[in-house]
Amino acid sequence: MASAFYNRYIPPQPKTSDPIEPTRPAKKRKKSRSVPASNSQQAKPREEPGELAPLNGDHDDEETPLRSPDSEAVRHDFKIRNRHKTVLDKYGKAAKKSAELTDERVVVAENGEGERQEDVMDVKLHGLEPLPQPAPVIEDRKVSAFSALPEWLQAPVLASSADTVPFKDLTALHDDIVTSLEKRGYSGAFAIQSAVLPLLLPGPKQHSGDICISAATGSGKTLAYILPMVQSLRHKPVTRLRGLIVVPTRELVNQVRETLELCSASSGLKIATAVGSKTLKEEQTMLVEKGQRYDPEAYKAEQEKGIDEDEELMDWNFDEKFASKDDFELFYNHVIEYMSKVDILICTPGRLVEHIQSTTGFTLKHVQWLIIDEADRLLDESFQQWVDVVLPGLEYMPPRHALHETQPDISRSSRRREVRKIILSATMTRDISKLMTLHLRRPKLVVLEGRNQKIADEDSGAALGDEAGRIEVPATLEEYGVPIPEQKTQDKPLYLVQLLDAGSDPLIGKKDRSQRVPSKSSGTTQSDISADDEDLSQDSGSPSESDDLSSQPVAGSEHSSHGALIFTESNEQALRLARLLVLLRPSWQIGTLTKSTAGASGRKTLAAFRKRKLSILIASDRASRGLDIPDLAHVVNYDMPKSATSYVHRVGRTARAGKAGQATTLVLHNQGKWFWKDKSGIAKSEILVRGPDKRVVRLNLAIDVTEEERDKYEKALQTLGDEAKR
Ligand SMILES: Nc1ncnc2c1ncn2[C@@H]1O[C@H](COP(=O)(O)OP(=O)(O)OP(=O)(O)O)[C@@H](O)[C@H]1O
Repeated sequence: MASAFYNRYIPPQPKTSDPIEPTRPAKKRKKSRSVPASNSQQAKPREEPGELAPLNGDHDDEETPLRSPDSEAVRHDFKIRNRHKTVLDKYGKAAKKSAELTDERVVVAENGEGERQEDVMDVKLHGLEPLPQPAPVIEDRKVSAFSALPEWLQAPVLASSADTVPFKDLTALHDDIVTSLEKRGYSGAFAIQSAVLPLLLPGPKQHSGDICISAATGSGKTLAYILPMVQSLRHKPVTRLRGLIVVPTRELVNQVRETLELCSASSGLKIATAVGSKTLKEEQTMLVEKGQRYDPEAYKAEQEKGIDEDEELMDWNFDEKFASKDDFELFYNHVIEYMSKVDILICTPGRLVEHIQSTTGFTLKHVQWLIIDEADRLLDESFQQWVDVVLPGLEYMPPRHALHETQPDISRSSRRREVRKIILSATMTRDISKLMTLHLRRPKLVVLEGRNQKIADEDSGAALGDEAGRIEVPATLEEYGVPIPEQKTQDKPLYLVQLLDAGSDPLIGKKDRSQRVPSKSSGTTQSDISADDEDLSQDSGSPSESDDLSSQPVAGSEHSSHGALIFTESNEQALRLARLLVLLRPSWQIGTLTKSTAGASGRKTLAAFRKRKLSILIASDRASRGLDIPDLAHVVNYDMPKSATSYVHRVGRTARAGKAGQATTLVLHNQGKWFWKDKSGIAKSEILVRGPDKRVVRLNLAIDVTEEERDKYEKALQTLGDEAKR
């Protein structure tokens, strides 16, 4: 296409003084060659290739006068020039006609109809009219990075952090639900709940499409979907799988179940979980039961069909089919019918796929609510395939009703199934290609405009909707970074021990420091240098100000908050660190939460930590999303999180629901630049939004261990090494 376009002859563009004037030839053609209007076409001599053009040349190129053809060379030269001239003449005429047609009305007014006719007849275009040109590209137009997004993502519904509604004012919520919430001490809906509930509950503001929710960690997203789902599914006469909640980890499945049970008391709803902690068979019997239905027609059809041997051999559930025939007596004129034993299933995506593929009778065809929590994680490339298995199950169409049979003009869309999808995360993806995989229907995005967000936007003058893609750090969170000098890298565990030895005190923050009692043992200081003033070459830990600590333990502090959740980069690292801490501080109550402890023991560990029987929980990133540990005092990033997003999820385990919390990150020398300075890092992040009075505070720890301590440390490392070899 392009080469064809460029191979065409593009006539030279005559200059015009005014750029908005239509193109005109440089000079007007002489009238000497004018012929009567009636026969102008015939009178004009035809020019064939190679034919000599007339020599009386009425050319208008005055700068190149023509010579008479007195020699062969001159004749040839003349011929060539003359041919060019003819072409140019034609172009001139075409351009003139173009100009005159544009000014047609003016010409008519000035010269009368006759003259206009003559000019029109005289002009033969020969395809030399100016080619259409592409529209000029306007450069330097500032386009918002989000302008390529669909309208619903560009202009989200903003939930203001100040707007909260008492639950009892949400009249669409059943009294039983409100009572359960009040018993739990929840009187008013949080901001995100106040914004989302009217969109999902019956009422004038109800939105008849899908909802994506982006709100900070600990802002109460769970109730925002559980309450409307329970309200809509309560007291259904027949049990069917109508609600499906998908979350990334087992721990989250159990946590969501607890909240769901709280809200569904006396609703008659049956709730189940599928996470792989039980065998598939156990879960299958828990989810589906086999029954029979009186259906003579279907029975007859079954009998006529008989058993297709090939089909049976190809059937994955071959054994089960035969087994079921053995222990199940089917009555005459009855057919087998599988029935769901649960109304709402909470599951991980992997286990859900297993049930779809191998549990006879497990079906999604009655599902009305699909919840995807931690959606950005679940739509990750590594996780995503489950969507391709689940969505087709949701697109099942109910069989045509008799009405449709008799009135075939009732369209397919009028009986379309409406599954409401709710997609949530504290770090919601704006990746439209990922969201598209969910086949969202009339989606709306609700964004919690946090306290930090509002202030940041006012400062920067950001346009509405530009906040999309930025992530709010909880407003009540205090953040710290502890630099570890290069020569002290080996002592990283000792930094952690020192932090924990000091209890919650060093992490409390400036306002409480004045109240602390000086103690001789501590070498902890909190630098007053903000991240902005940071000099990275000086992370040697020399204290700028001496500040002592009381030596209260992490657990059982005078504050209502409790415990430290420590994140490592891997399961192995978590287990090793836990072992090392036990060797160094045998009296500490330490638990681990990793992939290998994800089952019943993980559940017990988490429960013990919540009940304050453990003061330290060491975990891999599997604990970073969604886990709600009420009143958790500290999060410690022993190993650096991989991204700002991962940081937000980890530190978001504390400072939840408007409560105070602290997060401390150990920063190795080679991580300092990213952590303190990089725009994709933490302290100076362009993505993370903090209030104006908030910054990551540099906390210098001077590791000053006695000979005895050092010895103990070396021995503990040795033991760890020996144990690893076994
Ligand atoms: N209306 C409310 N009143 C009082 N407490 C509430 C209310 N709603 C939620 N909470 C409490 O707030 C805490 C955080 O709620 P939730 O776990 O739903 O947060 P989240 O937004 O899902 O966080 P994350 O993004 O980390 O998963 C929980 O302890 C929950 O019990």
